[in-house]
Amino acid sequence: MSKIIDEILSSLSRSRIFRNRELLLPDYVPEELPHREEQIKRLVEILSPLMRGEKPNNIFIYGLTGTGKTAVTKFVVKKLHEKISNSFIYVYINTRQTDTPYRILADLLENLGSKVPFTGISTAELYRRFIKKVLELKPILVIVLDEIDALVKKHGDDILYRLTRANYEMGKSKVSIIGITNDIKFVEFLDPRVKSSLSEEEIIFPPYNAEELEDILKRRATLAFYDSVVSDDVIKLCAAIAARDHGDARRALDLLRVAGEVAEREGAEKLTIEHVNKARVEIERDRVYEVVSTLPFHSKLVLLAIVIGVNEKRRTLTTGEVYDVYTKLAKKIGVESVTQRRVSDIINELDMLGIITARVVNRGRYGKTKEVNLAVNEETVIKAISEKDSKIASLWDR
Ligand SMILES: Nc1ncnc2c1ncn2[C@@H]1O[C@H](COP(=O)(O)OP(=O)(O)OP(=O)(O)O)[C@@H](O)[C@H]1O
Repeated sequence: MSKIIDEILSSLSRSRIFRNRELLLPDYVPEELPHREEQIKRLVEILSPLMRGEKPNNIFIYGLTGTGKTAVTKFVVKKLHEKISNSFIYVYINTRQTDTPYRILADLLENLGSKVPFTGISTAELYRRFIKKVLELKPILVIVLDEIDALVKKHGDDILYRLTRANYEMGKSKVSIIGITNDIKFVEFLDPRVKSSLSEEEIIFPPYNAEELEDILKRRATLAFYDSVVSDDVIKLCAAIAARDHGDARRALDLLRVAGEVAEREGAEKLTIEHVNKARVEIERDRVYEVVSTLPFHSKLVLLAIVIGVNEKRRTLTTGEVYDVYTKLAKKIGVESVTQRRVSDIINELDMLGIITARVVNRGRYGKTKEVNLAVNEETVIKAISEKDSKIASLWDR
């Protein structure tokens, strides 16, 4: 009897949709990267001096989000290492996660086999140890610094300066750096010496178009889903949505994965267009929640003022009206308001995040103002604003 129960339970828990859902997760590096042949070729060519035990030029890789920069770099470096593991060591660091110069140097040292205490040593001392350790090494060290803009925005470019100078200090060419970013503007903030050193070689990753995304999705879907679960129409829709959203393969894969999850929850046997549309709403809701819940306190309060104001007046608000509601709310919970100028800046920031729309309108002799309105689902906003902050939550009594 218990065998029957086991069989029923196991058949219920077995997915009818996913053969292997993990293959659609963002961290998975696929064995095939269609439509990135040119970038793969360039990267291999630039890194080819490693075959002779020589240091390749530094490389700067940029392109919009989801264009395959990380996947291609990891893929190429790993494949080369499998072939010529004696001639180089590589360390991959995502500087959004490992986000201080101290942690980066500690990570490098640990990867080279040195133990580093969590604190207690100065960054300068760590750097000295790093140089010493690299000099002892036989092979070349290739350092991949992903999302390099995050580091520079937080801590400036001192650590990049040091790392790009390391070869001069050692009197030997032993360190190569591959920097990756999706923020082209950040390059302007780099010290010119760092910039020119880092971009000895540059590779640009263009966005994918809809057909390319379709191809990418098809190949990933064949591995991740059971046969005949995903139709061409579903793939086409996911690709078209992501292509409109600046050709982001991550977004396309997310849509397909979440659509699969929705289908599974509903007990369906196949993915439909409706599952994709539901996935889209779910992803957008999660994005809004994530963005709003991590806003600073006064930005949340301004956003709540917009929600309340629009609800009361049943129309868009001017910047002045937003400020009035905001100051009333601040007073109610006994916090000091920020200036009208700052509220104006916050309105612009919320607009850039896509949470509100703020359209400039000319009111003749009254000058210019903005028409402010909420651009996303109100319920999600309220939930995200109030869930972690009881002070703000008390202002929303419905
Ligand atoms: N040509 C491709 N074939 C298959 N999958 C791809 C391809 N390009 C990107 N992907 C997948 O899309 C997702 C995003 O790619 P990746 O992380 O490399 O983008 P990125 O350019 O580094 O983005 P970001 O700047 O946001 O870090 C990953 O899951 C990756 O495996």
